[in-house]
Amino acid sequence: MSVSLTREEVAKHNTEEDIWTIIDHKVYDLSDFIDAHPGGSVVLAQIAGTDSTEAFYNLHRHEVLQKYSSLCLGEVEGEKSEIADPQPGDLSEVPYAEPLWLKPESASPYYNDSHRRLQKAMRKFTDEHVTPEAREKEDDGTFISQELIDKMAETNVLAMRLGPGKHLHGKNILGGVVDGKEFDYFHDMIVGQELARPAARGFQDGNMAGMAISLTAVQQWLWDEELKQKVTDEVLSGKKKMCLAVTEAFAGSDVAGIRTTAELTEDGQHFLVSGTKKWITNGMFSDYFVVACKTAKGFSVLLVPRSEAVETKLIKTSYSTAAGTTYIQFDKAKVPVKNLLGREGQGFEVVMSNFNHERWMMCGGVIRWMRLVVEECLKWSHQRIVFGKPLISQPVIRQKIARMISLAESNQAWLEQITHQMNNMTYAQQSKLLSGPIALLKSHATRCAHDVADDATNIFGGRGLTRGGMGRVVEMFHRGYKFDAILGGTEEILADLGVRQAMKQMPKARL
Ligand code: HEM
Repeated sequence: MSVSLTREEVAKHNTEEDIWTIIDHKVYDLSDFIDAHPGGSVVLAQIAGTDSTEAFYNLHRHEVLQKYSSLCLGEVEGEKSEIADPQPGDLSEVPYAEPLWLKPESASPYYNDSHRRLQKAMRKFTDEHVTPEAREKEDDGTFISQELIDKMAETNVLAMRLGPGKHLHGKNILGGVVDGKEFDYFHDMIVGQELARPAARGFQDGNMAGMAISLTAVQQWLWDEELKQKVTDEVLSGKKKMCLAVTEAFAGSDVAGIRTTAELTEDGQHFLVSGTKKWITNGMFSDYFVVACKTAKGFSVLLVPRSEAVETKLIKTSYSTAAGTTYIQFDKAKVPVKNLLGREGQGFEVVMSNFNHERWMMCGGVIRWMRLVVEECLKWSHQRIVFGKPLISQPVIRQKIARMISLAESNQAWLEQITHQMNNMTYAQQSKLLSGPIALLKSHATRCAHDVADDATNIFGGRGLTRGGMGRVVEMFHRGYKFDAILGGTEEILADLGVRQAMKQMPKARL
């Protein structure tokens, strides 16, 4: 931006037909924009020729200026812009907006340089490629584009979603920022937390969450190596999509109550799967379904390919249909016996051990959201003027923000502690020892999210109830955190699971 203009020159453009204004020491010509302005023409005519910085930031997010940068004529002579202008990949400078380990002055026992490199690359990738599509799809409710899936496949962002493992060995991850063999659960956490930042909760699940929670089960439990490799290659290359189909209209968290059946054919070569599934994330566009069902030997899990015997219908929930939440009917879907995950009758173990990574991932997401909301509240309460003063000058607002910060920080600390345990345990040890702590963390994190959403909405007032604009993130969080509280096991079920796991380990201790 080379043009330099004086405040006197700006002041001359002060009629309805000729509107210039100054925002953050930059000059904008709004003359041709006036009819397109969502806030109407009158308000713009009122500020023609003046500095409207305060009025602007009282009503708009900074990103509005980034989007309409073409309206900017130049800078005010001798003045410099003061408002932070974040670029793709940047860390936020707002206190508590980033986890402590990302602050240059803070030390952490958990993270090394490869974590830092991955965070940087993931932030840039997300800002540039995921966020724009996430916002668009969240609003129009359509599903993720093949173009974005391909980009995530090429860079191995898709593969990272499964967590550490052989599927990452030898892979070029985001241009080589981390060696697949070094990839651990902190890398995994970073990927998940960065992908939550676009603040589009429906799209966040629409962005291959189904794959992230089902291909993990295939990795661990599908015995047929050839089939496992084929499915893994198809899905991680983005050619095929998959989802986890456990819950039913008949049974939610009560997994044992499911009614979908799988009957062996007379020749013993196939199962015929019949029944329904409900609230299945990504089901609409999935080619494979990891299905919990009942066989003659009990609760079992099968990998069911899409066929004419599989019917999928979109369910509208309170977040965007971009998540592809689905009602599924299987009508004698024919599945080879080699598609069994684990042994027949071992389904409970398959589902329960697979839940650990899913729940832990959800904790990472919702905790990152809390932090985003803290950032929104800190920014808003500094820029919003009420009773002639910034909102932050009200002690009651500072009390709310103090609590929100504490909840975000304490949850992140617990998450990191559990993640460290995961790094030092086998899959089997995690299943045995961490299902309780992970369940308790998820239950606790979403209870805290409830408090954060509640306080943030009160801070934002009407804007906290309005989609888009200033309250965009807070409104979405208030509407969206419940998905974390329900999906993958409700708060109550998980709290109970956590205590029951502890009961199993109780010694014969007496007071
Ligand atoms: C570069 C200059 C401006 C641009 C590009 C712009 C753009 C927008 C946009 C996109 C919205 C929709 C809400 C949102 O997405 O945030 C909006 C709303 C609005 N704008 Fe502007 N605007 C500008 C300047 C101003 C100024 C200087 C004023 C008044 C002093 C103003 C008053 C309003 C009002 C009252 C609304 C409705 C806010 C609400 O519903 O809460 N705008 N503007």
